[in-house]
Amino acid sequence: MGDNQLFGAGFGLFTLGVAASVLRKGSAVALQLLRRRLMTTLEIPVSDHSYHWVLEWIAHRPDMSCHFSVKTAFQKLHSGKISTGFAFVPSPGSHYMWLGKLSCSKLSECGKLHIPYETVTLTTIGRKKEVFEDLLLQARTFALQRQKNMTLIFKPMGAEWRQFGEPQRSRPFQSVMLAAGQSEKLWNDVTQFLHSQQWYIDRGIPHRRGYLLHGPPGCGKTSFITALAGELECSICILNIGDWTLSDDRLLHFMVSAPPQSIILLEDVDAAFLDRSSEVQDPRRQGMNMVSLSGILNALDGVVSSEGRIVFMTTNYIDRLDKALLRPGRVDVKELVTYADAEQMCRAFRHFYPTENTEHAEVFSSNLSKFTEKVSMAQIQAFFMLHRTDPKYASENVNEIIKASFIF
Ligand SMILES: Nc1ncnc2c1ncn2[C@@H]1O[C@H](COP(=O)(O)OP(=O)(O)OP(=O)(O)O)[C@@H](O)[C@H]1O
Repeated sequence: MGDNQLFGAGFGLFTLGVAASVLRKGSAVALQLLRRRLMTTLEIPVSDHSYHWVLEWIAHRPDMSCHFSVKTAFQKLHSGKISTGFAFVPSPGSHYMWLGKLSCSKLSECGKLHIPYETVTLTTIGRKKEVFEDLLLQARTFALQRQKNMTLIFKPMGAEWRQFGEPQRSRPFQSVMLAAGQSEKLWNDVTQFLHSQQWYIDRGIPHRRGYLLHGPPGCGKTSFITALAGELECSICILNIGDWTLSDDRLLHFMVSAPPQSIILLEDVDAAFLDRSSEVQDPRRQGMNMVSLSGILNALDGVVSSEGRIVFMTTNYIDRLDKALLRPGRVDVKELVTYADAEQMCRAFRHFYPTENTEHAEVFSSNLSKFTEKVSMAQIQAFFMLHRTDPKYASENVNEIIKASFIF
């Protein structure tokens, strides 16, 4: 009798357990079915442009949830002071927040390459995709307004272009002083290219243009490209050809997948023409797939390249480059960006000391031009920074530029 009761109780508990488990699984399946039938989901991967727009837009909504990550941003004010700002973005992890009819979850996970891969998933009740379209448009408008006068820098990370650091205040075009007429010549060429898409199509020519800026270090190659990007409201996608992790395949992939409205900058392009025999001795470089000449030529010729592609290449050693790279179609415009001439020195002085008498600028330029040693604009800039409050001293003691040999 006692045994029967024990058995009955045990059986009852077992049945309850099974029933609870069936119920749990059933409700999970039912919930999933309901979700599929009644809800629409949009997944935005980190590789997509709208990813950052959406996060920024959500973070600025008053009705967002209270689970944030902080992004500290530094900004240089006109006075030279650094101001710090904190931006809040929805934190990684599986959490939810409500935006009217929408919920949003942000997940972060590491792939095989240990590079964080994030997605934002937006879910809405109903089956109307328009809700997402509307949200994406709002997020885009919001982000573009905030990015006005800012230049975005992208660098390769894993298999994608990722935004590098905070958007930078666009460098004023006039603040880069190349030889007389050089900036204007490059500007006219780039803008004419951008406005002549139909011309290229009509003639069956791929709508792309390559520029090579060559010359000694510190003379303004990178600064000019940065200022140009700001003026054109483009972002800059930087690829360092000397990067050990950049293989031919990766270079091609990055060239064809650069974000729209961006300038591709191939830095130190001569690195693809190094004598590899010495590198093989270096144990750190063994097994690394560095970019080869054919790799770089293929990437520039890429059949699938985005329309209106602008590639800027820089090098300090043009003589190391192969003729095959320099042919039109790969490099259409070559410009030597070299040491400062007298007119540039004068312009630089007036730019740094705008309220100063132009006489001092001329004294500075004529004193500096007397030296046989050539100086770069980077050296001049460093000298001005040292004597920012004493332009007269700067104009009369130019020999200190040579003596101190400011090297950038
Ligand atoms: N022509 C110029 N006009 C204004 N500033 C300049 C100029 N050239 C150089 N500078 C200043 O010097 C610094 C270095 O310049 P930049 O990086 O553009 O030189 P670069 O020619 O690209 O050098 P590298 O070949 O080493 O990459 C920057 O801070 C920039 O402001």
